[in-house]
Amino acid sequence: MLLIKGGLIVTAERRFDADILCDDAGRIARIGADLEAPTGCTVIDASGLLVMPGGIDPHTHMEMPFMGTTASDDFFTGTAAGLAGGTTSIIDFVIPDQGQSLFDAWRAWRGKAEKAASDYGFHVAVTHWDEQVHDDMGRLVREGGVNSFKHFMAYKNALMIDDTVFLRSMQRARELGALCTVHAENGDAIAFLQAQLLAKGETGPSSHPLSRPAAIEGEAAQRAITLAELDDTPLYDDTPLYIVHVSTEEATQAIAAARLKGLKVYGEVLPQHLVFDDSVYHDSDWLQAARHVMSPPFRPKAHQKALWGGLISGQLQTTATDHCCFCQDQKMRGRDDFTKIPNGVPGIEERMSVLWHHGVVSGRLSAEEFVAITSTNTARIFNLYPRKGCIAPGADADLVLWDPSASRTITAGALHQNVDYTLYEGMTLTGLAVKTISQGVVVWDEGTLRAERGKGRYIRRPALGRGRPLWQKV
Ligand SMILES: NC(=O)NCCC(=O)O
Ligand SMILES: [Zn+2]
Ligand SMILES: [Zn+2]
Repeated sequence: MLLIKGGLIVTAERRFDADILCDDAGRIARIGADLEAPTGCTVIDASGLLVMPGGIDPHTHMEMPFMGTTASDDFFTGTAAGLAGGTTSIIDFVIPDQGQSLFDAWRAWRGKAEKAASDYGFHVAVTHWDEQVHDDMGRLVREGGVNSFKHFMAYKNALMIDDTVFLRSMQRARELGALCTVHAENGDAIAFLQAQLLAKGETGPSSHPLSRPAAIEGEAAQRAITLAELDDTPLYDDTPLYIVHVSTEEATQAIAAARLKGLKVYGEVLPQHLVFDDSVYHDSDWLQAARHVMSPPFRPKAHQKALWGGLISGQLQTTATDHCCFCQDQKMRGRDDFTKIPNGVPGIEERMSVLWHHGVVSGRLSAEEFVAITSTNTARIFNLYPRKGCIAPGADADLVLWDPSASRTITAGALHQNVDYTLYEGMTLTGLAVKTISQGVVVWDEGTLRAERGKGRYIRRPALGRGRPLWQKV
């Protein structure tokens, strides 16, 4: 048992002084003033600290095979790094091989993730359409604890689907009470622009953002919303669409406009898009520029204002990292052709601090809003709440003890991610995880990581209740 005494509890709704008793099953047993420590119970003094729900990162790619290589953080190293940064759960992506059944791919990913140190779940990507996909989606929802499917409108000749496949998948997902998530960029337009840039000899990383302009994301986000709207009956429809890694003003506005019409469209923001702009691609050091190659790319600064506005207003609800690590030798695969630089950047360990510093310390967000966008909103959207994202008796004892005013300067050597750089090198951030508690156990303790291989559990996420009026939902 674990008793956390004297902290200030912060949830998405309120803050209050209370102690928290965690039981041996890894759940919160009691919350109250001056709780007595049962015999044999470990007591933690949290005075001066905030006690918040552990972060949930709904967008990671651990050991993902991609662009001819495999992301360098595996399910153990990546989730352990997350714990060091205050993140206690992830939702990763199952990406089936060409022609592979979704259910077989999910089983294979379950195997890879057995080494995870923190709890995890899966979105499953739909990358083609046939009867087997239709049936597997049903099986995954009914038997597999999957309630979200991923769609790529980009990565032509690899993961990209056309609108017909997207519509079929949306229709099926709605029958099943599952949520459609989407990477919204126009893959045809990107392939066209990439070919033109290469033909002109523009082979360096600075061509990456030129091949993926903001309008291409805006168009795809609006198209995804339009497709979702074709079959929309808002009263009965829990969750039509979740747009991952929104990086532009155009996509933010499309989401806000859809929400004003009553559509349940959600948007996710990555901290790196809030902090860095497209000047990163003009670094005279090729590797430094290549390290920032991810999709969607970093944008001209003006877009950051729109993303912050989206989070502040609630039009964008969640933050994730899209944690997808590639080391120097992997990035070098694109030395002579920017389209071959593996797309992806690290960030699971830094996310909470970056958002506290740039969101809360800067005065943009309250501590409660921080909890909402790092944990609670994700738990609600993906049907993990109130097990996760919540501080209440019965909830999982996944907590972070947060020092709101401690500062440190980020450097890759001090982080735990299995990658040779951090985007935030040299950035001084205020706000850090002093202790992280996962399943009622202290796994990150003032600089000491006690992550345990295989301790993470697969978290089943029930269907979202499509077909029942909202007021009948339990
Ligand atoms: N984001 C990125 O560049 N790599 C991971 C795959 C994806 O999410 O698009
Ligand atoms: Zn993506
Ligand atoms: Zn991703």
